[in-house]
Amino acid sequence: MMDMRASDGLGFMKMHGAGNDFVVIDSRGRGAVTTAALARALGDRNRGVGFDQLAEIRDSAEADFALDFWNADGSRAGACGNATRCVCDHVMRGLGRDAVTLVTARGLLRAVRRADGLVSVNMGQPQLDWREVPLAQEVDTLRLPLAGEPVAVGMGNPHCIRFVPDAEAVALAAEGPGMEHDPLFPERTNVEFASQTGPDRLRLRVWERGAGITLACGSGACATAVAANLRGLTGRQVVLEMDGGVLEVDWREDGVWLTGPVAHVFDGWLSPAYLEALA
Ligand SMILES: N[C@H](CCC[C@H](N)C(=O)O)C(=O)O
Repeated sequence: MMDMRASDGLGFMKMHGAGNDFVVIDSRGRGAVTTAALARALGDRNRGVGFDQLAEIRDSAEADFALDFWNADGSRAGACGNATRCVCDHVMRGLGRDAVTLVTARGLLRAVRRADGLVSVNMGQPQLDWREVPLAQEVDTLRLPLAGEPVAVGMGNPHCIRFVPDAEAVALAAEGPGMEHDPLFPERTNVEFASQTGPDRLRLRVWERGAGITLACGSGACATAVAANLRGLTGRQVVLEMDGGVLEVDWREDGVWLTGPVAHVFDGWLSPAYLEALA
């Protein structure tokens, strides 16, 4: 860990967006501290804190802040829509503003607080070329040569979306791991099962790369809305009913906007003894 003495302990915030939960470490004003080993240790719901993703806030010269993401298994994620919305809410409160910019692996993103209190982030344009998802070989990303002919969409991270008659009936824990590790996805993939419940409404259940079953997934909601639109199932504004709440997606000219609730649950402090044992 850079620029940090374990003897000082380490503060963190616990947040969630529609039940997709996060540990957030604010490293503005000092060097980044997160390593794969720290993320894996803290991600353990019995021996650590527990989260779907860990997000670390850093200083940025180009935007209000920079944001990096780790999964509970210690792997990196290039995008995390719900953690982005939660952290933007926190930073907006600190700055006394209703809009912020941030830099992630995806580039420069913009977020706003809506009049109804929900937080929206522009997740950028979807990546529809097989090389960008990324896929291992040239195939039609709208009909992958896999069971159920799923759609592949990149949102700064890979997604594989399968439309099914009833997402409730899918055995996620049995189906998810095989798709996450399918050789068509050289960097593994997040897995979405979606079914239509209304004209622009989908029921969505998610198996996340590096985290397993989660109650919601923002980038997954974006990828699924894009896939549904491209398949002719919905318009460009879609409501997604996830296990932990409702997310809205609006695919506009300037990118895919994700909107939903945010919650800052508590602040905690990692003890020096815990950090020293990890070192
Ligand atoms: N929960 C996140 C997505 C995490 C994606 C991560 N599991 C990956 O490896 O790409 C979201 O709200 O977008």
